[in-house]
Amino acid sequence: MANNVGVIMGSISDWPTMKLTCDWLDKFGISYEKHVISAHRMPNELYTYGSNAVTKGLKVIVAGAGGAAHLPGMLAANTTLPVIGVPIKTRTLNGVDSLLSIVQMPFGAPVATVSIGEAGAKNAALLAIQILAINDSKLTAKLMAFKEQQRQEAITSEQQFN
Ligand SMILES: Nc1c(C(=O)O)ncn1[C@@H]1O[C@H](COP(=O)(O)O)[C@@H](O)[C@H]1O
Repeated sequence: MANNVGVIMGSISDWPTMKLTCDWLDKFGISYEKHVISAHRMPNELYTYGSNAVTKGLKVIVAGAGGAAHLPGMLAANTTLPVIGVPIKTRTLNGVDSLLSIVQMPFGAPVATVSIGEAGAKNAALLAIQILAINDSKLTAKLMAFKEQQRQEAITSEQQFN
């Protein structure tokens, strides 16, 4: 069986953030593969991965990169799959560099960009799951249960607050 999601990062140093994407895919029982493939350092491998992504059966790609983060955009350039970009938080510019590199795609190669860092990495997983759930009623039910749990936790915190 093919994996549903490809989780790609520009460097192994991105793993502490991208692990959160994988953790949330695990919580929803989504199959995924994870790879370090840098557009800058491994351009041939990146082209091959993007070009083969559809035929190998992937449905969504989540790509995290920091700084001059061209990886999500270059994947989007080489596949018709939806690509979700995760801007990794950087020490020099707090990830604003990553965010702007990923979000400002020219027309024709969109990247669905989430917020910088850990919350973005987790939301990337949820967004990938929501895309997969379009044709999967069991997954939709799991997402609804997740939202209800979130609602209950928020209500409880409000009650404890007052
Ligand atoms: N932005 C990119 C790309 C790319 O876009 O192809 N390849 C690596 N990187 C980023 O460089 C940062 C530092 O990487 P190192 O820690 O390996 O020096 C990482 O956040 C990575 O995503």
